[in-house]
Amino acid sequence: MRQEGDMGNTELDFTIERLGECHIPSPVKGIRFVDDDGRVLYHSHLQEMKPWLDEGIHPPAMEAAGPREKVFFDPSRIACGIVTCGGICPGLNDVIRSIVLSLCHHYCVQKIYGFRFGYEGLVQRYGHKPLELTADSVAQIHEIGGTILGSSRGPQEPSEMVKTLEDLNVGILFTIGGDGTQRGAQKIAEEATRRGLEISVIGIPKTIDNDISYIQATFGFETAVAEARRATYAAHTEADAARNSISLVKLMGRDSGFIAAYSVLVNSHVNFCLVPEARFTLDGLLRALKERLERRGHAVVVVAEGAGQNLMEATAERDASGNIKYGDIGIFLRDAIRDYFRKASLEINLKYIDPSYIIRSMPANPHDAAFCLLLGQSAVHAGMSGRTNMVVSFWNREFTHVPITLAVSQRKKIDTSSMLWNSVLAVTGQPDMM
Ligand SMILES: Nc1ncnc2c1ncn2[C@@H]1O[C@H](COP(=O)(O)OP(=O)(O)OP(=O)(O)O)[C@@H](O)[C@H]1O
Ligand SMILES: O=P(O)(O)OC[C@H]1O[C@](O)(CO)[C@@H](O)[C@@H]1O
Ligand SMILES: [Mg+2]
Repeated sequence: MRQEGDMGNTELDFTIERLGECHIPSPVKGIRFVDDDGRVLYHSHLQEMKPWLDEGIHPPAMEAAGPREKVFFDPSRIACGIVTCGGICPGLNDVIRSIVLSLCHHYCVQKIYGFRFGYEGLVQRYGHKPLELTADSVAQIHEIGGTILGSSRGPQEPSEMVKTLEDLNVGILFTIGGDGTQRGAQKIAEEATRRGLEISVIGIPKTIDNDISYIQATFGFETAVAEARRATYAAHTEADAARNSISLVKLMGRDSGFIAAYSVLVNSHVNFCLVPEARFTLDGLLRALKERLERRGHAVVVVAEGAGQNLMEATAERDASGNIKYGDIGIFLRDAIRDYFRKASLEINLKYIDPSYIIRSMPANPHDAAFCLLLGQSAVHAGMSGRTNMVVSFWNREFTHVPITLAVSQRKKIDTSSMLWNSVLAVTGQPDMM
């Protein structure tokens, strides 16, 4: 059985780059250290591992995260830096807080810089002075949404960023962000290596869309689904209260419809789930909606922002980071549904709900908060042990290390032949709308 996010690769190289040997005894106390040989299996089913087992070789496995007995950096001699880039996401402040607390309490690092407004904060000519983060200054930040550091999109020169790190004696840079951020992190790591600098770059994958490969779930995703549930609940309540009513909810998900799909599984209120991974025609959707109204009198539609892009005229617009700006499928469908029923002389009650930024700006829920704390600590242990050019991941119920190259190699998407998508179809009862 294939897992969600399993790209079916057979040659997975999870080797993690290291700055050098670790000779310094770790100051972390009262903990069981993780062995450098510790591995977490990539596959979870025996059948998937068979080709390797038959050959008598180890099946693909990720390096286990956690504190090492010997570390690479002398914590008293380095500063550390944290940067957040891209769109905001529940839990960013929790991760910042966890990194700072772990650096302070586990390792007694004295200087921690919080770079302002994404990668701009690493380029001196912008004049964004870094914040000096302490255990006290981050004590309560997990209670608020967004990022206390600020974020941005847009390219910056790796050489300028590395110069700032060098000037500030930063030994470890923590990059909290999505695929773009981690591609940027990779360039920073490569530039540091090119200059012969001992700078470790550790990414903490942030994507509310849950679309990064080799990480089972990203932080903030669970909060997003919990918040999306409020919207689908409202949509259903509204739809149920009037005759011939349709509620349409637009959720985030630029290229991957995980938030939309999971919001369907949370309750059985949704009758149509439209995601980028499953194509549909406008005609097919409208006819199915009409049929549903005739049969049940109301319908709830959830659409991920990247769905149905082929139905609209493509815009050539891109954001500062070069991401294509998609057409607004929510507004497009709202108008198309209204027109269709008007032309058919059928009176409908249409409610449109777009909670996207409300969801994204929420603080993390308790599960995400704990997840962020553990991710942050794993990132710190990885950095102190001199690993670099990697992201921390959660895989097969364990925290792991993944090379950035793999994490950004392809976007994780819903596999429409998977049990997840099959369950969505079963819950909604939606017909094939092609
Ligand atoms: N290929 C790349 N090389 C170097 N830097 C990049 C690259 N792609 C993106 N970046 C930089 O990383 C930062 C964040 O990128 P982007 O705006 O795409 O967000 P992201 O990290 O993908 O998060 P999200 O898309 O989930 O909001 C930006 O400053 C952007 O310029
Ligand atoms: O409006 P912004 O800030 O560009 O961000 C929107 C994008 O960010 C994301 O939430 C990813 O972070 C996408 O789902 C969405 O397309
Ligand atoms: Mg991105």
